Amino acid sequence: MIGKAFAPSHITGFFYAHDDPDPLKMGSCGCGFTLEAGVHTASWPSNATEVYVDGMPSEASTTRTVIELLTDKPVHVESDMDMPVGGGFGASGAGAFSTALAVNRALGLGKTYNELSYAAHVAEVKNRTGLGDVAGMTLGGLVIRLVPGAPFTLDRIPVEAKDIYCVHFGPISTKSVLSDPREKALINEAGKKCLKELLRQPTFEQFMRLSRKFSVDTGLISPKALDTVEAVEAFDGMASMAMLGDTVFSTIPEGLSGNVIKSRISLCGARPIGANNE
Ligand SMILES: Nc1ncnc2c1ncn2[C@@H]1O[C@H](COP(=O)(O)OP(=O)(O)O)[C@@H](O)[C@H]1O
Ligand SMILES: CC(C)(COP(=O)(O)O)[C@@H](O)C(=O)O
Repeated sequence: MIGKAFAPSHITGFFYAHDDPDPLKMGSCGCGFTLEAGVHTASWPSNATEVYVDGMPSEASTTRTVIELLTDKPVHVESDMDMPVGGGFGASGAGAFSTALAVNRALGLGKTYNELSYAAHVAEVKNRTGLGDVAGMTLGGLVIRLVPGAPFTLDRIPVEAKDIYCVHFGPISTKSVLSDPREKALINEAGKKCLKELLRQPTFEQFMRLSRKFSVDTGLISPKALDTVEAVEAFDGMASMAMLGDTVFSTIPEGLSGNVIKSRISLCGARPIGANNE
C-alpha cells in the first residue's frame, strides 16, 4: 500500500533550548508558525530502505532515523519539498514527520498521532537538526511551545491565514549553532525574555517585534538579512529572521528582492493525505 502525508514548514521566530539526556524530553520553548508550503511524502514497502528528496537519493539522516524508530521493515520514501533545506523552515522535521505519517499508513503500523510525532521529534533531536519544529507542526498556526519536548504542551495565538513572504540567502546548520555554548547561552537568555513578553501580550504583531529583537540580541541575523528587514520596515511591513536559517520572513513583499517565496500561515498541522491528495 502507498502511504501519503504532508507536513507544513515551521518557522521559529524565537526560542530557548533545553538539554536533557532523554531525547523525548529534550526540546525548545518559543513561538513560530506553520506555512502552507511544506513537505509531501509518499512511502511503500520495498526490498531495501531508500530515501529520495526532490527526486534524488538522499542521506536525509533525520528521515532515516524516524524510519528506524518505527519499523525494521524496509521502505521506499519519497519527499518533495516546497522550501529550501537549512533555511529555518524546519525542512528536516517536516521530512521526518511526513515520513512517519506516510510509513505508518504504508506498513499499517497502527500508531497514534502522538506516537508518530514523538518519533519524529526524537529523530530531530538525535540528529541535532531541530528541537521544537515537530511540536509546532502537530498543531499548526502561530504556535507557542510552553514546555520543551514531549508530551507537547502548546498554545496558539489566534491568527487568520495571513500571507507570508520569504527570501532565503543561504543555509545555516542548526547542528553547528546549537553546538556553540556561547551562542546557546545568548539564545537561551534572549529566548526566555521573549516568551515572557509574548505571554503578556500574545498578538501576531508582538510575535513579529519580539522575533526581530531576538534575531538582533543573539547576533544571529546576518547583515544582509538585517538590511532586508529594515527595507521591509521602510514600507511599514514587519519582518524578521527564520530560526535557524539565513532567511527573512515578512508580512509584505515590498522591500524584498530576489527569489521571493510566497506562502500563507497554515492553520492545521501535519496529516496523512488520501488518493485525491486531501
Ligand atoms: N528528510 C530530510 N530532508 C532534507 N534534509 C534532511 C532530512 N533529514 C535530515 N536532513 C539533514 O538536515 C539538515 C538540515 O537541517 P537544519 O539545519 O535543521 O535545516 P532546516 O532548517 O531545513 O530544518 C540537512 O543538511 C540534512 O543533512
Ligand atoms: C530553531 C530550531 C532549533 C531549529 O529550526 P530549523 O533550523 O528550522 O530546523 C527549532 O527546531 C526550534 O526549536 O525552534
